[in-house]
Amino acid sequence: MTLNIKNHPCFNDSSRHTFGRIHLPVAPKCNIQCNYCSRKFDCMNENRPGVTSKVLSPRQALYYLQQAMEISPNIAVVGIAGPGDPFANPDETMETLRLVREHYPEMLLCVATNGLDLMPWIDELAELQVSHVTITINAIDPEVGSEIYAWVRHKKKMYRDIEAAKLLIGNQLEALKRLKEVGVTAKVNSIIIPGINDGHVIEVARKVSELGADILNCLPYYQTTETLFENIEEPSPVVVAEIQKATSEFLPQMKHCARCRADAAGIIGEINSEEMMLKLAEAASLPKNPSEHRPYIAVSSIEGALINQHLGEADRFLIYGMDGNSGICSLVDSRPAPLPGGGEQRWEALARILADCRALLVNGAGDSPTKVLNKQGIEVLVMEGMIEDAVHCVFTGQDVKHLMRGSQIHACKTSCTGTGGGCG
Ligand SMILES: C[S@@+](CC[C@H](N)C(=O)[O-])C[C@H]1O[C@@H](n2cnc3c(N)ncnc32)[C@H](O)[C@@H]1O
Ligand code: SF4
Ligand code: SF4
Repeated sequence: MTLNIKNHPCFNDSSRHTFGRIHLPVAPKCNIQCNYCSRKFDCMNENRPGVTSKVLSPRQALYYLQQAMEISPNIAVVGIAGPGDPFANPDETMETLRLVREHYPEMLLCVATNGLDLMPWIDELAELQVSHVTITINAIDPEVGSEIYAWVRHKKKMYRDIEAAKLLIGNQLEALKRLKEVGVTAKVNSIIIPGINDGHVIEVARKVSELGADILNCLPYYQTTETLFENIEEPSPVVVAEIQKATSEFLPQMKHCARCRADAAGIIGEINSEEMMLKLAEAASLPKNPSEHRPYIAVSSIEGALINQHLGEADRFLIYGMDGNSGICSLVDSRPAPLPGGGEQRWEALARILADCRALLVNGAGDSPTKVLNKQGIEVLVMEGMIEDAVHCVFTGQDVKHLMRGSQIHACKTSCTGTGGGCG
């Protein structure tokens, strides 16, 4: 299959009014913290990178794409750009790319990453004919990088300061080189942050052009509240134009980037239509695999009002359903738990008992039952609070951060996605 890479609206100015793009928000966690980025969840009104109104599972994302293609048949590119980092969520990212490639052989595929954990996936990205990869490289000097990145988490270890920046920059440059060896179009995003790296972006351009980058996108930093850089003013258009002119000595420039949301859909620069946002919300409210019939949510509770019981202590589970018309959630059943003992078999038996449930809300759960239940398509969410609120939020695909147990609120400051998967 030959892909028509000229149809990519971000890479070809002449395509951007004709062809659309869609970002599938399947990657909530991040493996680094940039001092300018806030990944808020469920925010409909902000138009900036890192924001999404919902997070989808790969199969929900495919469902959403199918709906979106009916609304905007001109979508030529499927991208994954967060709200966190695609390769801090590699399973979700790769499964989504595989599903899209399988169902839409002619679709252009694109990912945007900080590059920290990109390298191990490059060969498979090339096999899947992912034609465009963007790496955000804001510095090539670790001194400058250490001003931009609060922390980097790699192979379960936390890094800070120069050490963190060194590791990140090293991985970014290696991955960029490899992308070019396997023939993937490589774009580099450099965020212009006044007083931090505005004098340094030219060095980034020089270095990445040596390594074969195809195009540079010098983006003005977007002033964002609740970030370390919230008091830094955005660069003026004159400064941005000067930097673009200077760096064009080394690389062609992308100048029309709209700093899109992680769930952007349609023509670049146009806000998402209400119809599209409704489809996104609908996809998020479906079971993780929308083709499965899972109309219920199970809850572990001592008295039936609060989520206050550990999974292993429950002798019965309360089963809730939602009325599709009124949106009212109610108790429909109570099912006995399998008897304690028996190791994994106990949890496999529970998965069979809850086979029509999309999620199980508990006050605590071990790794082993969580794994077994997840594998059988039942999401285990460790929460506290009123059952009715929680069940309604999960059924309607809303953010459940406020209900997650304290231990699950993340040091990385990411809004929890409700996947219960923990931080990158
Ligand atoms: C939200 S990120 C997701 C992809 C990936 N994590 C990354 O950083 O490349 C997409 C792009 O938005 C940029 N971005 C995030 N917050 C920004 C801000 N406040 N101003 C400008 N660009 C921002 C990132 O640097 C990145 O280039
Ligand atoms: S890597 Fe991307 S998602 Fe992660 S903090 Fe930086 S800009 Fe945000
Ligand atoms: S953020 Fe920039 S590169 Fe990404 S889809 Fe929007 S316009 Fe294209």
